[in-house]
Amino acid sequence: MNSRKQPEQALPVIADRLGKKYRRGWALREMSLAIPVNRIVALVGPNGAGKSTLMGLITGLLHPTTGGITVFGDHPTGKGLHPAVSYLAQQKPLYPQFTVAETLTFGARTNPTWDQRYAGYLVEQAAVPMNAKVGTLSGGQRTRVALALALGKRPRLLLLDEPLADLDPLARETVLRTLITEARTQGITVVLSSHVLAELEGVCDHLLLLNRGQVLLAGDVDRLGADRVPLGELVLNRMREAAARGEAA
Ligand SMILES: Nc1ncnc2c1ncn2[C@@H]1O[C@H](COP(=O)(O)OP(=O)(O)OP(=O)(O)O)[C@@H](O)[C@H]1O
Repeated sequence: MNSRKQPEQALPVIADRLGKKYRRGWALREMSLAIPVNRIVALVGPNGAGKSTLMGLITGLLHPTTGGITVFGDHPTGKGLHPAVSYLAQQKPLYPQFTVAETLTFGARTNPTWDQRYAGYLVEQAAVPMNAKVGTLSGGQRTRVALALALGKRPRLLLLDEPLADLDPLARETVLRTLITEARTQGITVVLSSHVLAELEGVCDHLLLLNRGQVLLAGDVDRLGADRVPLGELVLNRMREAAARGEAA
């Protein structure tokens, strides 16, 4: 990230005609969007729509081919995550040989904004033993530890790329409930990518629907009419319209 001083009101993410081309072709094309503060954003779209690519560009792990992107007013440089951003990928890259306590110590060492009490509280709330090795935990417990690591940084923007895919329905619900409570009480903007539209219902208040590397629908769900039509139906209707126009992935 560059060190330019930014105004406090800089939005979590602004993309301006953003494009990303891999060897096989364009993954994102001319994508312009703004993610407002304090929203829980559903990032949805069919396989290959560009969701992970967009996350990669926000984190700085990927570089734009065209256009630009800012995160809280800064251009991601690829030299590490913005200090106000946490990213939790589906694979949850935790060290299996570390205990949970050592994992949190690692979080403290690598994040200047680390809040040990808060991270410890989240682990305790999940009833995960501090002395257990991460490699011996269940999928759901690992997710809770990964979430504590992500939230312990006290981010203002939390990116979650299909974090619940390997959890059973009850664990999903519990993790989602924790996530919403923390996001709402701490004022964190969350971008949550998922293929399970039903689990986003009542959780997300902002929708970002991608298709073939472009934004098909974006906005607060109440303004998009999702207070009358379920979110899943809204998404599917828009996808069907795109398919009828020959634009589906
Ligand atoms: N490292 C890569 N090299 C080449 N092409 C890639 C790479 N990563 C993604 N792509 C391509 O870019 C497009 C967008 O992929 P991306 O993973 O961003 O989509 P997605 O919406 O996250 O998909 P999914 O829902 O299947 O996870 C796809 O056509 C994909 O094949």
